[in-house]
Amino acid sequence: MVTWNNLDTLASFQDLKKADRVNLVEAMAGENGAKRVKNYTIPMAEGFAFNYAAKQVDDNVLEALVKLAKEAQLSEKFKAVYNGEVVNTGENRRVLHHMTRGQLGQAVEADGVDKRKFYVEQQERIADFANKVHAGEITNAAGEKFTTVVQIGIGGSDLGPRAIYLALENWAKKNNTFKMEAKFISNVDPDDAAAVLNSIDVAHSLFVLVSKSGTTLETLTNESFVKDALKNAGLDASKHMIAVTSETSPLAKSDDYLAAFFMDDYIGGRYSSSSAVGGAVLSLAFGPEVFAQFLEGAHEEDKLSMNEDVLQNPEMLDALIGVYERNVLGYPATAVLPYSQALNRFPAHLQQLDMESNGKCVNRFGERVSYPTGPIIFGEPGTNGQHSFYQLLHQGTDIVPLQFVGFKNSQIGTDVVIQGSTSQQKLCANVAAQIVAFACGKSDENRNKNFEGGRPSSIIIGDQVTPKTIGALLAHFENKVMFQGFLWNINSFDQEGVQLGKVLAKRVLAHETDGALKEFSDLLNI
Ligand SMILES: O=P(O)(O)OC[C@H]1O[C@](O)(CO)[C@@H](O)[C@@H]1O
Repeated sequence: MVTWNNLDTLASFQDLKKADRVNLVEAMAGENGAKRVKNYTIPMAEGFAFNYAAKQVDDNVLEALVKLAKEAQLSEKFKAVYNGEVVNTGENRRVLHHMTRGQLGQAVEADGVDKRKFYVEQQERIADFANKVHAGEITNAAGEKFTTVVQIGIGGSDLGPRAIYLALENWAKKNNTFKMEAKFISNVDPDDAAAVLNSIDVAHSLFVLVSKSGTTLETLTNESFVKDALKNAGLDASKHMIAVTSETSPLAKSDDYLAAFFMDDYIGGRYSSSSAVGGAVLSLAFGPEVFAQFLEGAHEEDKLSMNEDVLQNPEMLDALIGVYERNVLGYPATAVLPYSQALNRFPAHLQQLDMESNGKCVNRFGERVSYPTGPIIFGEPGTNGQHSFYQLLHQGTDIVPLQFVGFKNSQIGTDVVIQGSTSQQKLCANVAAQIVAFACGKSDENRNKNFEGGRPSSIIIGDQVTPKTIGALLAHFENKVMFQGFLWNINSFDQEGVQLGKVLAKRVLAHETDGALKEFSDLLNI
């Protein structure tokens, strides 16, 4: 049995607060710093390593974090998740996204079906459909092959699949598994749909309407936008559109689609990349085998999250250090900084994953918590970020913990040697330099040129962005966020905070406004 307690009621948390603070500038200097880099590292799946040498921890703090993990029952709570207990108490739902990529615990039967079987069945149906599209067995009305796939969806029905598509596009081209170009329409801004429609050949495009609820205003509006465009081009929309939704949604039984693939209520939107939500577009774009490799990578990382040895569990330790930074050291934000152009949109996905999951001020029982929860998440790929917001990170008044991700090899392989080094070497040199610059700083008599240092970071280092590694990386962050939610005793799997704005927007559109809402509606000419 697990017990859900607030972080500040745990004795081990009070002990953690008493642990001596680590002076990172001193800890990372000289031979001691070198030793930390060698020792403070945990192997991850698919050749990754999580290195936390430049975090503000030492053996003493780590010991306190291990005790906190035990008292907060992090392993037991993860077990409750993958064994199908109703841990999303706000919505009275199980949380089964791990099961879309493998079986970690016991079989879970819900709604009269074995859930693992259900997810695999959907994957097989998608694989079959994608193979038929690629083989020209499913075509447009003129019998011609579809060349482009366009996903229509928003939030979790957009960000994860889009980030993964972009991460693998060049890899797939290089490895001859690129089947169809993918585009994405998400924003209700008409310029989003119009620009995508202007950039494609609609007659050879297959649209994937993705909405778990089947009720999201932006997605349904964009569906109509696209259907209009298809009609105007003299095409039958139902021959160009498939749906990915939950079996209980209004879209599930519609005849408007060529095919429908399902997830269910136990897969949260932001955790849905490994379900049919990511499966459809990624299998169409790169082939089902590539999607299967992505799932394999995610499953391998999930298995590591089960490790009860905290110091060998990368997700658990990452989560614990993050809570230490937030609740003991008082840092307000975390920057995610992938040194890889392929991970261009990964920070945007992590923003939803983390902030929609852990941006809560009440605990699992609806009581106000008296400690900070989820940090502000932001990020950009390096080295672009260096020439943008790193000034504040190095010399600003706030300390922002950093989460670097780096790869030894590029994806495309085309490179150039300038002044004795390749571009890839320059990229990697920058990330190494940044870690040390942030941690150690540099004294200068000129205050303006002085770097105080003491700015903590971790780095996940891998070989290359591939389907397996992107799967492992995604699972790492999903599980980190989950463990942090356990520590804060909040429900990371609902998102009531997005409702109020939706309700008020509906009132504006129905002209049922008064006060400030009416004034703003008038100012915006609605
Ligand atoms: O897939 P749906 O139901 O259209 O929802 C889209 C997104 O809207 C939200 O419910 C709220 O923003 C997200 O959690 C979700 O990912």
